[in-house]
Amino acid sequence: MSTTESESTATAAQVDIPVINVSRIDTDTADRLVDAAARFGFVFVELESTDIGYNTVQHMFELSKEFFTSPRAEKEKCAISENNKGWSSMLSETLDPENQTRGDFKEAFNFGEFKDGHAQQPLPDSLTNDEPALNDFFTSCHNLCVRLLQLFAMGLQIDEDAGGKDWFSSRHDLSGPSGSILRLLHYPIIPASANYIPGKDIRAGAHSDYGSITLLFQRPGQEGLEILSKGWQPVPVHPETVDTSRPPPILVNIGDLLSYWTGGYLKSTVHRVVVPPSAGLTGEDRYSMAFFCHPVDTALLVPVPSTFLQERGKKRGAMEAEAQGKVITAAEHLKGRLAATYGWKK
Ligand SMILES: O=C(O)CCC(=O)C(=O)O
Ligand SMILES: [Fe+2]
Repeated sequence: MSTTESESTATAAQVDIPVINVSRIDTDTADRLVDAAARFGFVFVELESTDIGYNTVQHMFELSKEFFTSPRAEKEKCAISENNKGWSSMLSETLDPENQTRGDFKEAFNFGEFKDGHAQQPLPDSLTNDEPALNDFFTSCHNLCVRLLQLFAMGLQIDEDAGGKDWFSSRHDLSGPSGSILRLLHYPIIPASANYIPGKDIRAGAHSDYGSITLLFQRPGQEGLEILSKGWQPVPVHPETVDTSRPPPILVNIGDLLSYWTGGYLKSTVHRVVVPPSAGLTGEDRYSMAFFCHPVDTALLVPVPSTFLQERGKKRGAMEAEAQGKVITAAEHLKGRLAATYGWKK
């Protein structure tokens, strides 16, 4: 993707991303989710309509802060490698290499799947005692994604004979390794010595996510996310219809893989994180958490068995690949995307 000069100024208007209660798995909820995903690629999900408690979210943000304030030498012991797990330092990741001269002004920590309650990667010293909480949160995020994938399958009217509402979720069943990642993110206040140039430097460069769906947890008062929808549009932490006395809803977005799978019908929308103009460079740090849900590595990205989609999706992505005899797996899809971001060999 590319970002032109004219796109770099956010307009005041905010996109009207719907806020959905997902406590019921029914066709009305499913249709509303699919409609939002096809129009914006983004949808808010009321936290109170999920099994994830606000106390749990708050606790996770506390753990995140503990990790990011720990000594650099401890973080370095868990530096990220080609398995996409561990700590990535300030400026080390460049999400929009065509348009950035410096890396993202953020640091992050990626957790891959847990097995029998245990991380399959070195945990930093600051978090070794918190393995059960991290494992529980990973599982809760995965379970919510399964619920959302069931709703998407219903809304796309996947053939009952082929698996109906379980067609996507059965391919995300944790039966084998997957690209799923829980990511803690920290965007510090930018010191004057960094010579940060707004419009040139950025907290997270323009990108789309790689997997099926992403859950994003944001903190009250820590804005900065923008989506590309007729220019850059700021996305609030609390949309207008959610009172600020309530927990921020979870922001859910479609990733490249699910967009590819649905022939582009569900949109993988480009987004980025800026220092919000209202905050100035001296504003608050931003903390966020993302759960990137992926199918199991071996899932074949064959066309989705849905007449609804065949009538609406474009003949590209999985549909085009099958016509050309080039069906790929979820792992192959992810490999190409990661190589581009980190400059790893393809
Ligand atoms: O921190 C955020 O709000 C967004 C992060 C993001 O888009 C990503 O890590 O893919
Ligand atoms: Fe993202």
